[in-house]
Amino acid sequence: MPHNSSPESDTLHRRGLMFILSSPSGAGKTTLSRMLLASDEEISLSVSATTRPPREGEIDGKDYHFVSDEEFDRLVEEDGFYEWAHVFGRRYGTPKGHIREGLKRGQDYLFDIDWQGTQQLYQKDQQDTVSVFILPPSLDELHRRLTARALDSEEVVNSRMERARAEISHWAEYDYVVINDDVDECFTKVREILHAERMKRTRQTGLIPFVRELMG
Ligand SMILES: Nc1nc2c(ncn2[C@@H]2O[C@H](COP(=O)(O)OP(=O)(O)O)[C@@H](O)[C@H]2O)c(=O)[nH]1
Ligand SMILES: Nc1ncnc2c1ncn2[C@@H]1O[C@H](COP(=O)(O)OP(=O)(O)O)[C@@H](O)[C@H]1O
Repeated sequence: MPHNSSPESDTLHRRGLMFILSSPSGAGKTTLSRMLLASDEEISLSVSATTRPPREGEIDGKDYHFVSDEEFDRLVEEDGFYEWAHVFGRRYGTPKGHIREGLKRGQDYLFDIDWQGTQQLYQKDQQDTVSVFILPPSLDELHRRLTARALDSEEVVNSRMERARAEISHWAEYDYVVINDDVDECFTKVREILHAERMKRTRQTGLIPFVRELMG
């Protein structure tokens, strides 16, 4: 919800932020994203478009916009993406939508995107992005989780494990890194990062009139 801009209110107007969660497949991005979206009304999910087929339980328009290659090509040609990338042999992209207008209103957006998308968003809007990399406690645990999730074939699980090291190699490009061992502890840390970033002076645009009034 946009913030009340009156200085008397306890929530001054602020600029929204693009909160990015990346990790190797299986490390817990989706789980943490869902926990964040369920507990925080100021952030909404940036729903990506993808050419990969939906997994069991995934809802078109909620988890992803599941599109054909032709539709994805059209969006690229129309410059309809904020960013897009080839990931695991499929394509994924962030539709531009109304993100820029939302940021001005103080709306936060959650991005579950890979290192390629993160680089693109950072190059375009560095001041509005906050990036968090989630690491698994071990590769054995990562494999266990991918297998236990039981949403991908063994072939897909193996291909994602092969890519895990390549994904993890981008960890130092992120603002924050959190190891997802206990999911609740990890979630607490991710939420603390989000709360702190909301308090950054440069985002609290309502401070200027507030301090001016304070100073009299
Ligand atoms: N660049 C980019 N990557 C995305 C986007 N949406 C999802 N991804 C990434 O694509 C990869 C595969 O996502 P997915 O197929 O849902 O598998 P998961 O990682 O096991 O949840 C993950 O690294 C996601 O972060 C997007 O819009 N842009
Ligand atoms: N800290 C954790 N401990 C054990 N299992 C976890 C933890 N975090 C996530 N999981 C489980 O691991 C699997 C992969 O998590 P998911 O959120 O789908 O990962 P990603 O979106 O990064 O691919 C899911 O079955 C999820 O319930």
